[in-house]
Formats: sequence, structure tokens, C-alpha cells
Amino acid sequence: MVFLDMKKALIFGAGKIGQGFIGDLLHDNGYEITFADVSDKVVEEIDKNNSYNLFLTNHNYEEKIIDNVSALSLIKNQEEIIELVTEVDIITTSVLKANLTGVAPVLAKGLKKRLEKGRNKVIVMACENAILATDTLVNLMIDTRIVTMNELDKIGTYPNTGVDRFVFGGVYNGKEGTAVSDSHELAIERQKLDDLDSEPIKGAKYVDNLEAVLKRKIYLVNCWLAITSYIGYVHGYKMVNDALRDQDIQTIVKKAVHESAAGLEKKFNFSHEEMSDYINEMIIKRYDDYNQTGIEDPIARVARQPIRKLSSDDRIMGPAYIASEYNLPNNYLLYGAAHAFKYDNADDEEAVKMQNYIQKNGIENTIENISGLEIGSDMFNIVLECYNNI
Ligand SMILES: NC(=O)C1=CN([C@@H]2O[C@H](COP(=O)(O)OP(=O)(O)OC[C@H]3O[C@@H](n4cnc5c(N)ncnc54)[C@H](O)[C@@H]3O)[C@@H](O)[C@H]2O)C=CC1
Ligand SMILES: O=P(O)(O)OC[C@H]1O[C@](O)(CO)[C@@H](O)[C@@H]1O
Repeated sequence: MVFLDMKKALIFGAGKIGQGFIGDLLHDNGYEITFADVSDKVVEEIDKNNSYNLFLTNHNYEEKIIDNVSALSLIKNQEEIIELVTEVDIITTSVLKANLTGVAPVLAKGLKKRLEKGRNKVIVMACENAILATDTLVNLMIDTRIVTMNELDKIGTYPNTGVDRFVFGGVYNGKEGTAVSDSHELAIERQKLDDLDSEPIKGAKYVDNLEAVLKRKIYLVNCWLAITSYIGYVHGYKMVNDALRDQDIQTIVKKAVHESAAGLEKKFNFSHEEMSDYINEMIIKRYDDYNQTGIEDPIARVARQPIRKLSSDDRIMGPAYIASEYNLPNNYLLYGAAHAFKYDNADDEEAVKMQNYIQKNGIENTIENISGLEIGSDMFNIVLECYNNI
């Protein structure tokens, strides 16, 4: 299908965020979108009607049609994807951080070809829950040796982003699909844009302090839900909703969030008021998002990949390290981490890997290895003691 005179976007990853947030936003901005995904099922589903529906959680699951879309398989249609990289106006990813290695070679080949064709610069952004994921993607492209940094600089701009929207999978109005909340924020690193005043995506927020904004989001919102999920899992809950309704769990989780906030205030000079407003808007009010009929968010989704989530810059240990840097308390964050080490979901590849590692090498080595805590250090001792008491 050809859509004349429309701006073009290529989105790697047609999952919940790809379709439910980035696809939605770019569609609202008048882009014709091509998704590139490794899943045949996902590609076929989009290509069936060249459109998909989103269900609006805050509007009684009213359906929003996202049209002018198509999809390609990263496995079967690589040449077409490479060609598309030479043509589009914007390229994004929403594939999960670990899968950026799969995107890097194809994207690098496409950008190299675009440069050889003498095309204009393109904006490339990784939209993942990870710290400075676009920088990671750029480094992965350089590692392929297909392109150099110098060549990448000539053909593209690579802003980091912060991605915040609740996007759920499930059955809505009797149909399987993706449900999205109204509340959302796509933060884009302004300094990386060639024209600092340009706003290539309307409805996004252009920020000068992306690292601070991104860490505030991941170390508060994602921290809140991750710790809720790991403690909830140990308590036998299957759904995030249920763990969010458990007041005993939430008393602890809120203390962890406040530990995180205190460290962020110090590190990034957020005022206390600014931080409280953020917590009210992006956490407290969002308990209601989870309380709506029809929302069933599995703990397995929010707790997925515990090794990533326990790494030193991610949502639990990241803020714990910041708190310790300023001699602030971090006991509740470390209590959350201890519960994450207990996550033994047999359907989660990383959880299985982590539990096998614990069995083989002991919890002490596992804590050191995954979270970077030195054996015998104060933070290490707290995690270990909590773990042994669970
Ligand atoms: N779902 C949410 O509420 C939020 C998710 N995020 C972040 O957005 C990113 C995507 O998450 P979701 O959409 O929830 O995950 P998802 O699992 O729903 O979708 C990921 C998609 O990427 C595809 N994929 C995997 N490897 C690929 C590759 N090499 N090339 C192309 N496609 C590939 C998968 O087949 C899948 O369709 C993650 O980094 C996540 O942390 C950020 C904020 C909120
Ligand atoms: O996508 P991740 O990083 O695995 O985190 C799990 C999910 O839980 C959330 O924190 C809340 O839905 C999302 O931002 C995120 O997709």
C-alpha cells in the first residue's frame, strides 16, 4: 500500500509500546508507519488490515484506529527494511534493551546505505525502559564494524528518550488487543537534535536534562511497580493490581519510592515540591489506572527479566546506589531487591538463569555478580539479610 506525501516512520518492535505509544503518537503526527518485528504473528496481524485498534482505558475502552501502517519481518524482509532506513524521516525502537543487538546490524547497514545515497539526516531514537538506550544502540552499531561513529554522525541524530505510558495487553470489548492509558510522556534529549527548536514529534517533551528526567521516571515509576511485583510475587499474587491493593505491601513500596526520590533530589537538584508533584501525578493518581474494570496486568510482565532489573543502573539498585552516594537511607529499596532475587518464575528465562546461578554459586556471589555489590559491604549485608529472612 502506498501513502503519498506522508512523512514516514520505521518502528522496530510492534509490541505494546511500539503500537500502543510510539505508533499512536507518530500516527497522530501524520506519519505513515512501517513496523519491523521478529514475530511473524505480529507482522501478519498488522498487515491484514494495514491498521490496528487501541482500546482507551480512560474512555470505557473506546477504540482508536491507527491506520496507514504496515509491517515487515526482521527475519524475512531484511533487504526491504534496510532500503526503508534510507527513506524514512524517523526511526525508533521498542524491542526491550537486550534485543537492541538484533536491531543494530540491520540499522547500521541501512544507515550506511543512506549515507552512500547522499540522503539527509534521520532521527534515530531507542524508546526503551533503560538508561540512555539510544547511546547503547549507537555503540552496538559501531561494534558491528558496519559503520563508524563519524559516518553515523553524518547521517543521523541520536537523542536518548524517556518513555512513560501504561500499555496493557488483554481482551477488551471481546477482542484481544492493546489498551492504553491517557497519561503519557515521551521525553526527548533536545541537545542531540540538529535544530534545537525543531519538534519532530508534537506531543513529546523536549528536555535539556534527559538523564535526570529519565532516571526520575525509571527510579520512581518503574521502581514502584517492580518492587510491588517482586514482593507481590513472594506473597503469591499473580496480578500487579492485587499487589497494588495490598496495603502492607504498598506501605513498604511507598517508603522505597521516597528513598529513591530523596536521592534523586540531591543528585539532580529537583526541588522537594517538584518531586512531590511528580510522585502525585505519575504514581499516586495511577493507582486508579490499575483499579479500572478490565485491567489485568500480570506480575510476570512487570517483573520480567530480573537480571536486567537488578543491575546496578536499573530501577531498584540504581536509586539505592544514588541514596548511598549521599548517605541517605536505602533499606526499603534493598528489601525490594532481596525479593527480586527470590523471583523464580519458571517461564521467565532470566529468572531461571538467576535461580540456577544461585543454586550453583550461592546467593552471595549472585548478589555481587548481578548488582555489583561488594561482598561484605553494608548494602550487600542488608540485601543478604532480607533475602535470608524471606
Ligand atoms: N509496556 C509498557 O507499559 C512499557 C514498556 N516500555 C519499554 O518499551 C520497550 C518495549 O516494551 P513492550 O512494548 O512492553 O514489549 P513487548 O514485549 O510488548 O514488545 C516487544 C516487541 O519487540 C519485538 N522484538 C523483539 N526483538 C526484536 C528485534 N530484534 N527487532 C524487532 N522487533 C523485535 C517483539 O517481537 C515484540 O513484538 C521495552 O524496553 C520496555 O521496557 C516502556 C514504558 C512502558
Ligand atoms: O518493560 P520493562 O522494563 O520490563 O518493565 C515492565 C513494565 O512495567 C511498567 O513499569 C509498568 O507498566 C512498564 O513501564 C514496563 O513495561
